Amino acid sequence: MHELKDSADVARALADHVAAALAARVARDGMASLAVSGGRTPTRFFEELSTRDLPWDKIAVTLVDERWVRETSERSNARLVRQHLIRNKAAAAKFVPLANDAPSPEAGLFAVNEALEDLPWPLACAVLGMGDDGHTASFFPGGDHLEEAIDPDGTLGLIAMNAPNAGEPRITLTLPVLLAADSLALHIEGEAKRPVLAQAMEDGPATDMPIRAVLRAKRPLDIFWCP
Ligand SMILES: O=C(O)[C@H](O)[C@@H](O)[C@H](O)[C@H](O)COP(=O)(O)O
Repeated sequence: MHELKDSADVARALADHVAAALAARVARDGMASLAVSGGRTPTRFFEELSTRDLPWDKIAVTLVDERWVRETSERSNARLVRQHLIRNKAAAAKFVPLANDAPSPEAGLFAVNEALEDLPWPLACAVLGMGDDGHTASFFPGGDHLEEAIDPDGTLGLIAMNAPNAGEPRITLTLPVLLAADSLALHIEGEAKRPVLAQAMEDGPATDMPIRAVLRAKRPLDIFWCP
């Protein structure tokens, strides 16, 4: 658990952490991939990371999950990443979005899977967020494919998700793909999320608070938090 003073400090510490994971993997394999979350929290971290000195031309960036909307929508995570991360030095990175023009994530899944095939797997780093309901990625309570998505032994890498509180249909990397990353981080900000995390650390079904599937996995997780 990395407890920082404020959002700017979290952005710097998390950018250091992610940059180290990417640099180590490029040094080993000549290329690396990063999956980031959308939502409100990551903007500052994206901007900080975009200025880091990394071999960005050898780095592919994708999303942990996406809302099935056009990139012109304010709700598009791809739009957020292009605006705040794929710029400055990171403009040289290859960005692979998780959505396309298909009418639904179910219809678009095959093409997204194909686009993801070229990435260097496993991920060098995945950065997760967490919602007030205990969701992470698009692992939403009540999601129609939640159990498959959070099965650590599942064989799918990418899955469509429809859930009552998700806003719109979603597409998401699955738990085994996230857990296979060299480095896994959880980025949460604000007092309101502290009790949510505490509750998630208690006993109870992972389907009620899907972040539990990540917290209970037998692998290191770096949590970055500020009030
Ligand atoms: O597309 C999304 O909604 C995200 O990837 C999602 O999993 C997010 O990380 C959490 O909902 C936290 O969102 P906030 O940062 O907005 O609180």
